[in-house]
Amino acid sequence: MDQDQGRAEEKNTDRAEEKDKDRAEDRAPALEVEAVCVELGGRLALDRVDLAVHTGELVGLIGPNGAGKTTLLRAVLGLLTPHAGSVRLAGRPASLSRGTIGYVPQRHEFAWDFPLSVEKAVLTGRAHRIGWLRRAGAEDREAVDEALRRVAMSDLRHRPIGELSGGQRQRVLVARALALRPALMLLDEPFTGLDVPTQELLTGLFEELRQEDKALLMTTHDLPAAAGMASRLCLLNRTVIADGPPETLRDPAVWLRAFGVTESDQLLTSLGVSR
Ligand SMILES: Nc1ncnc2c1ncn2[C@@H]1O[C@H](COP(=O)(O)OP(=O)(O)OP(=O)(O)O)[C@@H](O)[C@H]1O
Repeated sequence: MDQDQGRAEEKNTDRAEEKDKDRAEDRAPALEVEAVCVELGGRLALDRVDLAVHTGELVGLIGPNGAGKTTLLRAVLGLLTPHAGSVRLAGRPASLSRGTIGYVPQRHEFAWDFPLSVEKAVLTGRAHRIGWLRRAGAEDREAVDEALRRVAMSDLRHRPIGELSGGQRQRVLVARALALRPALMLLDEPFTGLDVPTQELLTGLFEELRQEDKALLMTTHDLPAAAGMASRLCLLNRTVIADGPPETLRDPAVWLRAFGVTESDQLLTSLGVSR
Protein backbone atom coordinates (compact mmCIF):
# COMPACT_ATOMS: atom_id res chain seq x y z
CA MET A 1 0.00 0.00 0.00
CA ASP A 2 1.49 3.38 -0.94
CA GLN A 3 1.48 6.39 1.42
CA ASP A 4 -1.39 8.22 -0.37
CA GLN A 5 -3.63 5.17 -0.17
CA GLY A 6 -2.80 4.77 3.55
CA ARG A 7 -3.73 8.40 4.26
CA ALA A 8 -7.00 8.05 2.30
CA GLU A 9 -7.96 4.96 4.30
CA GLU A 10 -7.13 6.74 7.56
CA LYS A 11 -9.40 9.65 6.52
CA ASN A 12 -12.23 7.24 5.68
CA THR A 13 -11.88 5.61 9.11
CA ASP A 14 -11.97 9.05 10.77
CA ARG A 15 -15.11 9.93 8.82
CA ALA A 16 -16.77 6.63 9.74
CA GLU A 17 -15.93 7.22 13.42
CA GLU A 18 -17.32 10.75 13.19
CA LYS A 19 -20.55 9.37 11.68
CA ASP A 20 -20.82 6.72 14.41
CA LYS A 21 -20.40 9.47 17.01
CA ASP A 22 -23.15 11.58 15.35
CA ARG A 23 -25.43 8.54 15.24
CA ALA A 24 -24.72 7.76 18.91
CA GLU A 25 -25.64 11.37 19.78
CA ASP A 26 -28.85 11.04 17.72
CA ARG A 27 -29.72 7.92 19.69
CA ALA A 28 -28.83 9.40 23.08
CA PRO A 29 -31.88 10.22 25.18
CA ALA A 30 -32.82 13.91 25.38
CA LEU A 31 -32.39 13.48 29.14
CA GLU A 32 -30.53 10.78 30.99
CA VAL A 33 -30.35 10.74 34.78
CA GLU A 34 -28.04 8.10 36.18
CA ALA A 35 -27.74 7.03 39.84
CA VAL A 36 -28.46 10.57 41.03
CA CYS A 37 -28.37 11.17 44.80
CA VAL A 38 -29.36 14.49 46.35
CA GLU A 39 -29.08 15.31 50.01
CA LEU A 40 -31.22 18.09 51.49
CA GLY A 41 -31.16 19.14 55.14
CA GLY A 42 -29.09 16.05 56.03
CA ARG A 43 -31.60 13.64 54.42
CA LEU A 44 -31.42 11.78 51.12
CA ALA A 45 -34.17 13.42 49.03
CA LEU A 46 -33.14 11.35 45.99
CA ASP A 47 -31.45 7.98 46.22
CA ARG A 48 -29.79 6.53 43.09
CA VAL A 49 -32.43 7.78 40.68
CA ASP A 50 -32.23 6.52 37.08
CA LEU A 51 -34.47 7.99 34.40
CA ALA A 52 -34.30 8.55 30.65
CA VAL A 53 -36.58 10.66 28.47
CA HIS A 54 -36.28 10.17 24.71
CA THR A 55 -37.35 12.52 21.93
CA GLY A 56 -41.06 12.25 21.21
CA GLU A 57 -41.83 11.03 24.74
CA LEU A 58 -43.94 12.57 27.47
CA VAL A 59 -42.93 10.99 30.76
CA GLY A 60 -45.18 11.50 33.77
CA LEU A 61 -43.16 11.81 36.97
CA ILE A 62 -45.50 10.85 39.77
CA GLY A 63 -45.25 10.21 43.48
CA PRO A 64 -46.66 11.44 46.80
CA ASN A 65 -45.90 14.81 48.41
CA GLY A 66 -42.25 14.99 49.38
CA ALA A 67 -41.26 12.15 47.00
CA GLY A 68 -38.53 14.30 45.43
CA LYS A 69 -40.18 15.22 42.11
CA THR A 70 -39.35 18.93 42.24
CA THR A 71 -35.91 18.10 43.61
CA LEU A 72 -35.26 15.90 40.58
CA LEU A 73 -36.32 18.68 38.19
CA ARG A 74 -34.06 21.12 40.05
CA ALA A 75 -31.14 18.70 39.79
CA VAL A 76 -31.69 18.36 36.02
CA LEU A 77 -31.79 22.15 35.68
CA GLY A 78 -28.54 22.49 37.62
CA LEU A 79 -30.26 24.53 40.36
CA LEU A 80 -28.85 22.09 42.88
CA THR A 81 -25.87 19.78 42.63
CA PRO A 82 -26.31 16.04 43.13
CA HIS A 83 -23.72 14.60 45.48
CA ALA A 84 -23.52 11.51 43.26
CA GLY A 85 -24.60 10.42 39.79
CA SER A 86 -24.82 12.20 36.46
CA VAL A 87 -27.27 14.16 34.32
CA ARG A 88 -26.78 14.15 30.53
CA LEU A 89 -28.67 16.08 27.86
CA ALA A 90 -28.56 14.52 24.38
CA GLY A 91 -25.49 12.55 25.44
CA ARG A 92 -23.56 15.55 26.85
CA PRO A 93 -23.02 16.44 30.50
CA ALA A 94 -25.85 18.80 31.51
CA SER A 95 -23.31 21.32 32.82
CA LEU A 96 -22.27 21.95 29.17
CA SER A 97 -25.85 22.70 28.07
CA ARG A 98 -27.12 25.05 30.76
CA GLY A 99 -30.00 27.30 29.71
CA THR A 100 -31.27 25.01 26.95
CA ILE A 101 -34.14 23.38 28.88
CA GLY A 102 -37.66 24.80 28.75
CA TYR A 103 -38.78 24.91 32.38
CA VAL A 104 -42.35 25.44 33.55
CA PRO A 105 -42.21 26.00 37.32
CA GLN A 106 -45.19 25.64 39.64
CA ARG A 107 -47.37 28.75 39.30
CA HIS A 108 -46.76 30.07 42.80
CA GLU A 109 -43.00 30.14 42.19
CA PHE A 110 -43.20 32.96 39.62
CA ALA A 111 -43.08 36.66 40.64
CA TRP A 112 -46.53 37.70 39.34
CA ASP A 113 -46.33 41.10 41.05
CA PHE A 114 -43.38 42.09 38.85
CA PRO A 115 -44.49 44.93 36.50
CA LEU A 116 -44.26 43.03 33.19
CA SER A 117 -46.60 42.58 30.24
CA VAL A 118 -47.44 39.07 29.05
CA GLU A 119 -45.11 39.34 26.04
CA LYS A 120 -42.19 40.68 28.13
CA ALA A 121 -42.69 37.82 30.60
CA VAL A 122 -42.60 35.31 27.73
CA LEU A 123 -39.47 36.99 26.35
CA THR A 124 -37.69 36.39 29.69
CA GLY A 125 -37.76 32.70 28.69
CA ARG A 126 -35.07 33.62 26.11
CA ALA A 127 -32.92 35.69 28.49
CA HIS A 128 -30.17 33.07 28.50
CA ARG A 129 -30.10 32.94 24.71
CA ILE A 130 -30.30 36.71 24.17
CA GLY A 131 -27.72 37.53 26.87
CA TRP A 132 -28.05 40.49 29.19
CA LEU A 133 -26.24 43.03 27.00
CA ARG A 134 -28.09 42.42 23.73
CA ARG A 135 -31.54 43.62 22.73
CA ALA A 136 -34.15 41.15 21.55
CA GLY A 137 -33.89 40.61 17.78
CA ALA A 138 -36.30 39.48 15.05
CA GLU A 139 -35.80 35.79 15.91
CA ASP A 140 -36.60 36.44 19.58
CA ARG A 141 -39.79 38.34 18.70
CA GLU A 142 -40.81 35.59 16.27
CA ALA A 143 -40.27 32.92 18.95
CA VAL A 144 -42.39 34.92 21.42
CA ASP A 145 -45.19 35.44 18.84
CA GLU A 146 -45.25 31.74 18.03
CA ALA A 147 -45.25 30.75 21.72
CA LEU A 148 -48.13 33.14 22.51
CA ARG A 149 -50.08 31.82 19.53
CA ARG A 150 -49.62 28.21 20.65
CA VAL A 151 -51.11 28.91 24.07
CA ALA A 152 -53.84 31.19 22.64
CA MET A 153 -52.57 34.27 24.50
CA SER A 154 -51.76 36.60 21.56
CA ASP A 155 -54.77 38.83 22.33
CA LEU A 156 -53.58 39.39 25.91
CA ARG A 157 -49.94 40.12 25.02
CA HIS A 158 -49.97 43.68 26.43
CA ARG A 159 -51.80 42.84 29.67
CA PRO A 160 -49.79 43.16 32.93
CA ILE A 161 -49.11 39.66 34.28
CA GLY A 162 -50.45 40.65 37.72
CA GLU A 163 -53.93 40.96 36.17
CA LEU A 164 -54.10 37.40 34.78
CA SER A 165 -56.26 34.54 36.00
CA GLY A 166 -54.68 31.28 37.19
CA GLY A 167 -55.25 29.52 33.84
CA GLN A 168 -53.85 32.49 31.89
CA ARG A 169 -50.78 32.53 34.15
CA GLN A 170 -50.21 28.84 33.47
CA ARG A 171 -50.36 29.50 29.72
CA VAL A 172 -47.81 32.33 30.10
CA LEU A 173 -45.42 29.98 31.91
CA VAL A 174 -45.77 27.37 29.15
CA ALA A 175 -45.25 30.06 26.47
CA ARG A 176 -42.18 31.33 28.34
CA ALA A 177 -40.65 27.84 28.18
CA LEU A 178 -41.69 27.36 24.53
CA ALA A 179 -40.11 30.68 23.51
CA LEU A 180 -36.72 29.06 23.99
CA ARG A 181 -37.64 26.45 21.34
CA PRO A 182 -36.16 23.75 23.57
CA ALA A 183 -35.61 20.08 22.74
CA LEU A 184 -36.46 19.16 26.36
CA MET A 185 -39.19 20.60 28.56
CA LEU A 186 -39.66 20.08 32.29
CA LEU A 187 -43.14 20.83 33.58
CA ASP A 188 -43.87 21.02 37.29
CA GLU A 189 -47.57 20.35 37.93
CA PRO A 190 -48.84 22.28 34.90
CA PHE A 191 -52.46 21.09 35.33
CA THR A 192 -53.07 22.10 38.94
CA GLY A 193 -56.19 24.25 39.34
CA LEU A 194 -57.00 24.59 35.64
CA ASP A 195 -60.48 24.59 34.10
CA VAL A 196 -61.35 21.95 31.51
CA PRO A 197 -60.79 24.10 28.35
CA THR A 198 -57.31 25.14 29.55
CA GLN A 199 -56.49 21.53 30.43
CA GLU A 200 -57.57 20.48 26.96
CA LEU A 201 -55.53 23.23 25.31
CA LEU A 202 -52.38 22.17 27.16
CA THR A 203 -53.00 18.44 26.62
CA GLY A 204 -53.34 19.07 22.87
CA LEU A 205 -50.22 21.26 22.85
CA PHE A 206 -48.10 18.67 24.69
CA GLU A 207 -49.25 16.01 22.22
CA GLU A 208 -48.22 18.30 19.31
CA LEU A 209 -44.82 18.84 20.93
CA ARG A 210 -44.35 15.08 21.14
CA GLN A 211 -45.19 14.81 17.43
CA GLU A 212 -42.50 17.45 16.82
CA ASP A 213 -39.99 15.16 18.59
CA LYS A 214 -39.65 17.24 21.71
CA ALA A 215 -39.06 15.41 24.99
CA LEU A 216 -41.26 16.26 27.97
CA LEU A 217 -40.97 15.36 31.64
CA MET A 218 -44.00 16.37 33.67
CA THR A 219 -44.82 16.06 37.36
CA THR A 220 -48.47 15.81 38.28
CA HIS A 221 -50.79 14.66 41.04
CA ASP A 222 -53.55 13.96 38.51
CA LEU A 223 -52.77 10.27 38.07
CA PRO A 224 -55.62 9.26 35.75
CA ALA A 225 -54.76 12.21 33.46
CA ALA A 226 -51.07 11.27 33.55
CA ALA A 227 -51.92 7.65 32.72
CA GLY A 228 -54.05 8.89 29.81
CA MET A 229 -51.53 11.19 28.17
CA ALA A 230 -48.02 9.99 29.08
CA SER A 231 -46.05 7.54 26.97
CA ARG A 232 -44.36 6.40 30.18
CA LEU A 233 -44.88 6.84 33.88
CA CYS A 234 -42.05 7.02 36.37
CA LEU A 235 -43.18 6.31 39.93
CA LEU A 236 -40.85 8.08 42.33
CA ASN A 237 -40.60 7.88 46.06
CA ARG A 238 -37.07 9.04 46.84
CA THR A 239 -35.96 6.38 44.36
CA VAL A 240 -37.62 5.01 41.21
CA ILE A 241 -40.21 2.40 42.23
CA ALA A 242 -41.35 1.60 38.68
CA ASP A 243 -40.97 2.99 35.17
CA GLY A 244 -42.85 1.97 32.04
CA PRO A 245 -45.79 2.62 29.71
CA PRO A 246 -48.98 3.14 31.78
CA GLU A 247 -50.56 -0.08 30.48
CA THR A 248 -47.65 -2.15 31.83
CA LEU A 249 -47.95 -0.80 35.38
CA ARG A 250 -50.85 -3.06 36.34
CA ASP A 251 -49.40 -4.48 39.56
CA PRO A 252 -51.16 -2.85 42.56
CA ALA A 253 -48.09 -3.62 44.72
CA VAL A 254 -46.07 -1.10 42.72
CA TRP A 255 -48.61 1.65 43.41
CA LEU A 256 -48.93 0.66 47.05
CA ARG A 257 -45.16 0.93 47.45
CA ALA A 258 -44.86 4.24 45.59
CA PHE A 259 -47.71 5.97 47.39
CA GLY A 260 -47.74 4.15 50.72
CA VAL A 261 -51.51 3.63 50.48
CA THR A 262 -53.56 0.62 51.59
CA GLU A 263 -55.12 -1.85 49.16
CA SER A 264 -58.58 -0.43 49.69
CA ASP A 265 -57.46 3.04 48.66
CA GLN A 266 -59.47 4.83 46.03
CA LEU A 267 -56.25 5.56 44.16
CA LEU A 268 -56.06 2.00 42.85
CA THR A 269 -59.70 2.02 41.75
CA SER A 270 -59.28 5.36 39.97
CA LEU A 271 -56.32 3.90 38.08
CA GLY A 272 -58.15 0.66 37.33
CA VAL A 273 -55.43 -1.46 38.95
CA SER A 274 -57.34 -2.71 42.03
CA ARG A 275 -57.24 -6.48 42.66
N1 LIG B 1 -34.41 23.30 50.76
C1 LIG B 1 -34.68 22.18 51.39
N2 LIG B 1 -34.05 21.83 52.53
C2 LIG B 1 -34.31 20.67 53.15
N3 LIG B 1 -35.18 19.76 52.71
C3 LIG B 1 -35.85 20.05 51.59
C4 LIG B 1 -35.65 21.26 50.86
N4 LIG B 1 -36.45 21.25 49.76
C5 LIG B 1 -37.13 20.09 49.81
N5 LIG B 1 -36.77 19.37 50.90
C6 LIG B 1 -37.28 18.06 51.29
O1 LIG B 1 -36.96 17.14 50.23
C7 LIG B 1 -38.02 16.21 50.04
C8 LIG B 1 -38.49 16.24 48.58
O2 LIG B 1 -39.15 17.47 48.32
P1 LIG B 1 -39.76 17.81 46.88
O3 LIG B 1 -40.26 19.21 46.96
O4 LIG B 1 -38.77 17.48 45.84
O5 LIG B 1 -40.98 16.78 46.81
P2 LIG B 1 -42.14 16.70 45.72
O6 LIG B 1 -42.23 15.28 45.30
O7 LIG B 1 -41.95 17.72 44.65
O8 LIG B 1 -43.39 17.07 46.64
P3 LIG B 1 -44.81 17.77 46.27
O9 LIG B 1 -45.63 16.76 45.55
O10 LIG B 1 -45.35 18.07 47.65
O11 LIG B 1 -44.53 19.02 45.47
C9 LIG B 1 -39.10 16.58 51.04
O12 LIG B 1 -38.97 15.75 52.16
C10 LIG B 1 -38.79 18.01 51.40
O13 LIG B 1 -39.20 18.30 52.71
